[in-house]
Amino acid sequence: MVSKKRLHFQDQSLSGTISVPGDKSISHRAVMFASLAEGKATITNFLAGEDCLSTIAAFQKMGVTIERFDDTVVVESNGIQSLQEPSEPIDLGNSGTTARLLMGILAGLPYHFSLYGDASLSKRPMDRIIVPLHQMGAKIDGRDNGRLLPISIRGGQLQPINYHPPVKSAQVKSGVLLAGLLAKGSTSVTETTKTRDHTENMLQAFGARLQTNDNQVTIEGEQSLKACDIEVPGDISSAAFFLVAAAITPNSSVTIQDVGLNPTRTGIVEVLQQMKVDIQVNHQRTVGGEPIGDITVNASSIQGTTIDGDIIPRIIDEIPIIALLATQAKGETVIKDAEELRYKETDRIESVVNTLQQFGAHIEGTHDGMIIKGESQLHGCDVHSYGDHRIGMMIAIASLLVEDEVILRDQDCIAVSYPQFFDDLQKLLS
Ligand SMILES: O=C(O)C1=C[C@@H](OP(=O)(O)O)[C@@H](O)[C@H](O)C1
Ligand SMILES: C=C(OP(=O)(O)O)C(=O)O
Repeated sequence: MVSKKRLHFQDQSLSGTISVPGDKSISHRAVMFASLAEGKATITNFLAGEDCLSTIAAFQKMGVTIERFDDTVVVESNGIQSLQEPSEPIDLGNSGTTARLLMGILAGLPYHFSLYGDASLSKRPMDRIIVPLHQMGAKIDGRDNGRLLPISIRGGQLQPINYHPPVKSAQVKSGVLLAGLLAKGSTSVTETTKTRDHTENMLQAFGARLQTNDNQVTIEGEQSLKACDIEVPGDISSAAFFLVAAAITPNSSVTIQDVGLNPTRTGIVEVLQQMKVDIQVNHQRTVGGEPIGDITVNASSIQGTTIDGDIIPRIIDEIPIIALLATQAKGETVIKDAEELRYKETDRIESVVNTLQQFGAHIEGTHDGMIIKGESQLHGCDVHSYGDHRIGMMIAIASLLVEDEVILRDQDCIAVSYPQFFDDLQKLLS
């Protein structure tokens, strides 16, 4: 049965300081790279969300010893060559990141793998990673002419490529670089717009030789990785929900501590500044090779804006909550160049627009984004997350602005990236 939550906040404001769970992108990569490395790696502040648990389960099926104690994960491996052929299909759950990065690794291993995911992941395009892997010589096939899960891989020796991805995707870049790590020779990926660079940073921490030059990354093949410990920073994509909540809820002031501030991820801070939100970033420092800091947002008078171009990959997961922010801004907000939203857990142009319209917002979808006219008084409604964690959390934050009750159906999916979301929201309510 689909879960259901009644949300009724009645003029409550938000105040206080919290830490959000570990970064999802970094948690996935830490488990993957530690599984490919020789030795024992301890990962702290790991995100125990369902997506990252799918990554752990995949490597356990290949014989890697992985133990988890709350948000600490210990991975022990004898390196890439010690991975074994799994005796069962690998379940990727809801996780696009697990799917695209793992395919890059499996394509270079001399075994057979079959991969499947949930209903949402089974609709998401996998050709974006299969096309370059085919060019490297991988044998991969799947449903719908090899475009969709379930997919089967007959891995083997790969040849290097120089790849120019047609989509702006860190998952594609990372999948090709990981295949490149197993190939003979050097592989490069050249992007038109730089996407999140956690793969490049963390592979170097695991001892890999890799060169980066503007938007091009080159990796040497047939390298071995050495285990290292990873401390995962707080996830700025999770923090974004509370940053926006504080900006739109009268009399609020919220600080999120120890948030990852990698420049390929901080587009949300720039958008909040552009929309005249009262925001400060303090106590900036570096932990485990990634910049972190504390972000404070106070309730603000918000201005509409235009969001387009190179910033889009740096805010791609934050666009649902930015759309809600725009409903409370003076004037119009236009979001463009974001067609990639159509290929997420849901078509996030459609799901954001439909949901916010049910709250009474003035929002319309376009082929590559949305147009939002503020400032709207939102009202109660009975809405569905569509099984998309970011839509579920956007609905919960929108409910803070509603006098009457909101019914959120299928809120369980929030555990994909933020299992303790409602506990943290409760801590901030006064
Ligand atoms: O590499 C990653 O960890 C991710 C990249 C992004 O996806 P795309 O590469 O499809 O843009 C993002 O939406 C996803 O949540 C995580
Ligand atoms: C798109 C997302 O994740 P993934 O692609 O890993 O499913 C997300 O977390 O918003």
